[in-house]
Amino acid sequence: MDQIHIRGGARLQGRLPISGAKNAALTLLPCALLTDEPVTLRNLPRLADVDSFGHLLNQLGVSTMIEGARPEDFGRVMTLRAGRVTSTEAPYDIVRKMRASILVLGPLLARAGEATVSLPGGCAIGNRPIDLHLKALEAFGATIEIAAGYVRASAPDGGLPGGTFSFPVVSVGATENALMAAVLANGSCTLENAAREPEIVDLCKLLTAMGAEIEGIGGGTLTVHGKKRLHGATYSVMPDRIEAGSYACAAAITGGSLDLIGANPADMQAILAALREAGVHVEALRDGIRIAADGPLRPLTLSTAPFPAFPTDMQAQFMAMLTLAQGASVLTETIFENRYMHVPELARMGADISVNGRTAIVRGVERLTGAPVMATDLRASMSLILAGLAAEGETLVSRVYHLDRGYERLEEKLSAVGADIERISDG
Ligand SMILES: CC(=O)N[C@H]1[C@@H](OP(=O)(O)OP(=O)(O)OC[C@H]2O[C@@H](n3ccc(=O)[nH]c3=O)[C@H](O)[C@@H]2O)O[C@H](CO)[C@@H](O)[C@@H]1O
Ligand SMILES: C=C(OP(=O)(O)O)C(=O)O
Repeated sequence: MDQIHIRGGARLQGRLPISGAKNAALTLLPCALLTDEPVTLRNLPRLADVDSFGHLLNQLGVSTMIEGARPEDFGRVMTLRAGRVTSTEAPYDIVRKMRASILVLGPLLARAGEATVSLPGGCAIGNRPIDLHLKALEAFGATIEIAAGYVRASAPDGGLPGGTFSFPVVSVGATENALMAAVLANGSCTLENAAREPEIVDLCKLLTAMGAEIEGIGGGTLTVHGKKRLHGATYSVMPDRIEAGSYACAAAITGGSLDLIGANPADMQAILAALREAGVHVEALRDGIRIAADGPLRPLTLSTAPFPAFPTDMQAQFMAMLTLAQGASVLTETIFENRYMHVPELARMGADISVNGRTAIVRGVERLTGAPVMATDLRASMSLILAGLAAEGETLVSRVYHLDRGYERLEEKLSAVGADIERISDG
């Protein structure tokens, strides 16, 4: 398995391109199932998860074609076409590797009238049930059965009648699945307390470009007036706000200055506010965001919550940054019960962190020291990369396949702005 080797201490400086958003890509790709016409996605990040999603769609009968991508370019253009859906089953082998596979449930149900998807089970960051996905689809008129580790959803002949569902807890994935099921319903579907993440807005924009009728985009109540059919569209994936936030932390923790090219400040207000509060200079540029740090970092009190609040997907990276702040920070994780797996690894690099339930106290230390470390999930891995960039000496991060799920050519982007970082491939 590949490893990443970092020699810490370099101040990062320069322009760093931000890729298309993983979490938007993973909900835009299954939209191809909703029409027999081609859907072209631009600015699609080159990530393991995007490749896996492409393979899953291929198994369902969707053709995928990648156009004119030069190896040196970030991002690519993919045209997907589901002339005919040839299978309605997402098997365990794929779903267990990539939880977002569950996002074929809504569009398969809408287009083919049925879907069978393996239950994803838990993962390193928590339990992650899918009960709300199923309840929302039931509220729109689907029948749900669970047997032998699979969920089978079916629609009455002629399609889903429609209905209203009010989420007791905000769920990004369940909002996405419900939206993709609703666009081909017979009647109208309303979602209350829907997720408002920018990736949901991106999904609504693609669906609208395909002919869907959605009211309330960007708000907590979404009403979809179902259409008989959708058509093809060409759409550009939004910039990755979590990748941009991660590199902002890289600038901050190394006392450097990075221009994050393509990042959209409007999607990142809670992240940027937290950086400013930590004493980091944040400036909107014509083509991105400048992040510059020259003084000491100030400690923060942060709590994760659904958008527009501070995202759980940035908690681990901020924690790494705050290990070097002047004072004690208090971080509270309210979304996933087990999202502190990076704490013991950061501690091995000299961080002073204590966790009590959902709250972590991070007492700033003078310095971190490099060490061999290993992570269990995507953002935890990034927190170790950040710590390694600032640490004295050498850090070796293993289980790089987690990073490859969500950071497009991380070592290339970081070495281009001055980091001493390389991937050690095992063949
Ligand atoms: C591919 C993708 O976009 N992943 C993101 C998505 O994950 P994902 O869509 O899985 O996360 P959710 O927003 O659904 O989860 C939020 C909370 O709701 C709970 N819940 C969710 C669904 C359900 O049926 N029942 C239930 O109880 C979850 O356990 C969690 O506590 O949003 C998360 C929260 O912003 C991010 O961390 C992930 O990066
Ligand atoms: C948790 C994440 O992704 P996923 O939902 O795909 O596991 C993430 O992007 O941080």
